[in-house]
Amino acid sequence: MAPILTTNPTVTLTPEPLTPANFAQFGTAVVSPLPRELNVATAPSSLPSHNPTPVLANQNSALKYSPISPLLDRYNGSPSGQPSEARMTMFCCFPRKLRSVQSGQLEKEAFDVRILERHPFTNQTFIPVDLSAHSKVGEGEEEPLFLVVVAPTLKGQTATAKNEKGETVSIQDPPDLKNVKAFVARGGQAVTYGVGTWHAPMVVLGKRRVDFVVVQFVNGVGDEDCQEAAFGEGVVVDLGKKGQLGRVENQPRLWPAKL
Ligand SMILES: NC(=O)N[C@@H](O)C(=O)O
Repeated sequence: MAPILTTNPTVTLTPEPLTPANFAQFGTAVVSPLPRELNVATAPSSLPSHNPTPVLANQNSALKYSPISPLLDRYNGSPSGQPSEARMTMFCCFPRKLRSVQSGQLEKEAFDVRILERHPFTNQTFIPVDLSAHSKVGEGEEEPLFLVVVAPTLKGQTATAKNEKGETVSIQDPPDLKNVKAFVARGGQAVTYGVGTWHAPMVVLGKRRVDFVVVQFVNGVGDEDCQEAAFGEGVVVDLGKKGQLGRVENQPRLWPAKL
C-alpha cells in the first residue's frame, strides 16, 4: 500500500486540452504535426516549419519526424546499481468512476485524485492503440479521452506520510499538491511523463476502455522503478457538465487550419 501523506491541500482543477506547449514542463505530449485531411506525402519544404524537421521516407510515401520523444534511462544513478532494460507493456485501462456534483441547476462530474506515482530513473510513454477498430467517431460512439494528471516535484523537500503499519515515513522530493495540473488527451495523442514526474495512474474518461502500449526502462527494484504517494480527499478535477467533455466543439485545435 502506498504511504499516505499526513497533509494535503483542498484544490479544484479545471483540466486543459493536452498540447506540447502546455505539457512541456512535465514531459512530452506526442501529437501529429499534420492535419487529419493531409493524405498525400508532401515535400517538407512546403510544410510549416517543425522541430524536428521531417524528411521523406519509405519511397517518398511517408514523412518521418525523428526523434519525437526521448527514451531516457537514468538508472545508472540508482542506489542499487541494478542494470536496467527497456520494457514495453500493455495497460488496458477501463473508464474511471466519476463523482456527480450538483452545482446549482447544473449536474457536473468530478474526479478525485487520491494517489500520485513516479518513476525516478526513467521516463514513461503511454501510447493509445486499437482505437479505430471499434470506434465510429461522430456516429454516436465516443472518441476515447483520458485525463493526464501531473504535479511538480518539491525538489530537496521531505513530506511526512504513514505506511500501512501506521508508522511515520518520509517521502523525499514529494509532489507539490497545491500545483497539480490536469490535461485532457484524445485518442490520437500519446503522452510521455518525464523522468521522476509525479503523475496519477492513467484515468480513462467516457464509456470505453482504452488500451495503451507503455514504453519505459525498469530494473526490477520496487522503489527504484516506482514510488507512490497517497493522500486524503481534497485534490479534485472538475470535469464540467456531465457528458460534455468529449463533445466535438470542445476539441482543442492541435493543427494549423491550413498548410
Ligand atoms: N501511469 C500509470 O497509469 N501507471 C504507471 O505509471 C505504472 O507504472 O504503474
